[in-house]
Amino acid sequence: MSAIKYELIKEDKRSGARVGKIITPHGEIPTPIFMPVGTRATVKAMLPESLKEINAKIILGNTYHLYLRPGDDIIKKAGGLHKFMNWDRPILTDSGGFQVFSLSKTNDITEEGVTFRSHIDGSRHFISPEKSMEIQNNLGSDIMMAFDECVPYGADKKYTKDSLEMTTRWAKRCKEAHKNTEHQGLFGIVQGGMFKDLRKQSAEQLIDLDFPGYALGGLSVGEPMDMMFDLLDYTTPLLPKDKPRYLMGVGSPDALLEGVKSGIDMFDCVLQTRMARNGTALTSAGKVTLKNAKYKEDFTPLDDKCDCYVCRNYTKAYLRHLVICKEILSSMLVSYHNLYFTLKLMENMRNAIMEDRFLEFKHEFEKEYGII
Ligand SMILES: Nc1nc2cc3nc(NCCc4ccc(C(=O)O)cc4)[nH]c3cc2c(=O)[nH]1
Ligand SMILES: [Zn+2]
Repeated sequence: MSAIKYELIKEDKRSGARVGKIITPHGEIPTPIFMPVGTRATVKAMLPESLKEINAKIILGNTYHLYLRPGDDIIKKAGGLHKFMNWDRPILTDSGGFQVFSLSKTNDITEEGVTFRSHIDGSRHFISPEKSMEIQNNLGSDIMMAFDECVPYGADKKYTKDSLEMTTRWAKRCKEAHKNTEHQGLFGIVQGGMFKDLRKQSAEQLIDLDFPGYALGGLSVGEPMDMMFDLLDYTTPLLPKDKPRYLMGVGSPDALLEGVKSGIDMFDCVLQTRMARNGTALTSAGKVTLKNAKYKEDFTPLDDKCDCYVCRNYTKAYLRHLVICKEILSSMLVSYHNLYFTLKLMENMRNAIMEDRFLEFKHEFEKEYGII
């Protein structure tokens, strides 16, 4: 019996968009949903209470980072990641594959697993599918991700095919090594690079292994946006309708709208909080770069269409002042708004789908945001 269940509630008649709900041991998640990223057991500059205030339903943690620091053994001793970080709602943990390739200095990939040097102190480590499962079991996340190879953008077809076939073999090993199946669900990750026939092969092989949910990996890795959207449109409908679909590492408002239109249910991205720390806000009228001198005496809210705590209590002039002075509060307030804005966009998309006006909502948002 799986720890994760998905209920399809409503499908849009004119696109792949859909509303559903994911039931997990730590609570229910309305979909489509955006997951704030809490890489090292914290969503940067956000209190758990603030995350609840903005209605965050599920957050991400990272196997690679938590294995290196503080160590999954310590988090297990603390009673698991929920207890350690004081977050009692669902947590999804990425499996470490992507981070090993994108963060560590050197890595050697074999059928057995990946040997790499820590980006922190250069120490040597080895992660296999089994090791990734052990770490995620120790963390106690509600949704675990299979250990995969995220193929770099531009990899040739032979490499991509060999890699996706290894990722399938690794997924099988993950499923066999996964303990605690009644409390933690395990999602497979579709690879196949920029090749539609390989995406189909990867999806079919993983569907045969029967996971409670599926992610699209190997995207948002530097490919042109329209290439990602084209691959999304092709691959998403290949996945089972009765299981959640998760697009990893995505994304910006325009990508979220396209992903939902293709039938994606779950998203995560560090963009919202990373931009906030650089003083850039997402608003209904597009991006606002607060350092710009034009905001020096602008005593209007960040976004006059936003009803969040930040937009109700502070002005662009004040936020610009905090950013210029590199005050810690600037990261807190702009992160709060950027995450609220993104979670509100997902809620507005869910409502639009329920009322059969998703495509109209998408068009209106894109016009106001300046995408079209
Ligand atoms: N296990 C696994 N995890 C993944 C995580 C990903 N994350 C991305 N993209 C993130 C792109 C990204 C990176 C940084 C910023 C920023 O700093 O703003 C924004 C987006 N693509 C990804 C692909 C995979 C994948 O195949 N397998
Ligand atoms: Zn706001």
